[in-house]
Amino acid sequence: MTPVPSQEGWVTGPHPLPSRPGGVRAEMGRSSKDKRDIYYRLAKEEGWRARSAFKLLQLDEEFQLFEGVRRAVDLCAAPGSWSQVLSRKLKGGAGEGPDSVKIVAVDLQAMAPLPGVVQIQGDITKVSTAQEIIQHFEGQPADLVVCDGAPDVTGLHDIDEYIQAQLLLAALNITTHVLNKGGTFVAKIFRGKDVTLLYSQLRIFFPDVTCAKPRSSRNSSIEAFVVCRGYCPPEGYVPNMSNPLLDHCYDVDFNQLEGPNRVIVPFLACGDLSAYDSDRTYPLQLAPGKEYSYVPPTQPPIRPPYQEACFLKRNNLLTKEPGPSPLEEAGPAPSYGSAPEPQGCPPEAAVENVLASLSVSP
Ligand SMILES: C[S@@+](CC[C@H](N)C(=O)[O-])C[C@H]1O[C@@H](n2cnc3c(N)ncnc32)[C@H](O)[C@@H]1O
Repeated sequence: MTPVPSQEGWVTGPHPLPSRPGGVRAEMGRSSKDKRDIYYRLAKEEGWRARSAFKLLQLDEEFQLFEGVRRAVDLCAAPGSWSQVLSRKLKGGAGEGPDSVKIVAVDLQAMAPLPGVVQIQGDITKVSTAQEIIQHFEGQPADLVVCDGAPDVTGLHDIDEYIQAQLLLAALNITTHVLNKGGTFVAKIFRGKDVTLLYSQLRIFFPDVTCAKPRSSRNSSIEAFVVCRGYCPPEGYVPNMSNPLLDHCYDVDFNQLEGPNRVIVPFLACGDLSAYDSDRTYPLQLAPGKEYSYVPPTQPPIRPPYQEACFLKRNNLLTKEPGPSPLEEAGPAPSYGSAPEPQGCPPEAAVENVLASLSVSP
């Protein structure tokens, strides 16, 4: 059974459902999400920044990912729950563990600081990001690279699967720059119709590839995780970022391919079967006579990608109606920077001005 970290320390056994202090008015909308998503609720109660922490914990339970790891990289890390897992597992949580253990987290977005985790705000498709990671490891390669990266899903499945596959290949590419021979790479994958093509590309670099579905990952989602062990690049392979997304033209012996190459890899449903089922609704556990007390998220996003949309919506700029620029009515956007004077702008230009001003740090 996985030891489950709590804010106070480590506890073992099944995930506890802590009793809550009473007296706080139940907030219906919020508590209904807590009821529907047990891992979301547990994440807040145990101090994780996101429910995905449980996915990495359950993968580790199955594959002992952290054994002997001194240098770990968390790609696409924000808001940071996987980095929290790495920090707690490798460094004991307070960032005070052995100095020899180093963790680097990378994301496009800013992330609140975490003890014992060096943060890079950067793009995993850039060679400069790979160089920065290696710099933090003082020239040494990493033992473990994890990537829970995901693009913003559009709801159009083919597009979402394609973009996710490209992000996985970008993660694989940067991993080939920073991972030690024999090291492990774990990454989110969408099990779409072309997934076998991805497996074949992973098998070029790793002899041991398994697709795993942790219990905390909803069955209703096509998300799973590839666990790739024993990093062993083909002879003569020189990492480079000129094609950060790699291309589909090599087989497992690094020969140029004519047609598509597909392999089947083992699939493993992992996580203790007694663990909570992420597709089920669990009742809120309330002490007799007590009302549910809502726990706020552990770490709200610093600069969420939807910030711009919220601003536009608040100022009625999302719909373009004929007549005067809605920006004129909304006024300038002082809290986001100084938008250029919008007078006389057509709505499109006004929106562009606002967006331009939004790219300036507040
Ligand atoms: C699902 S979230 C990761 C959650 C994280 N593992 C956690 O446990 O808190 C996906 C992240 O991927 C990041 N991302 C997407 N494309 C990226 C890229 N090219 N470079 C760096 N980060 C990227 C997004 O900014 C987003 O924060």
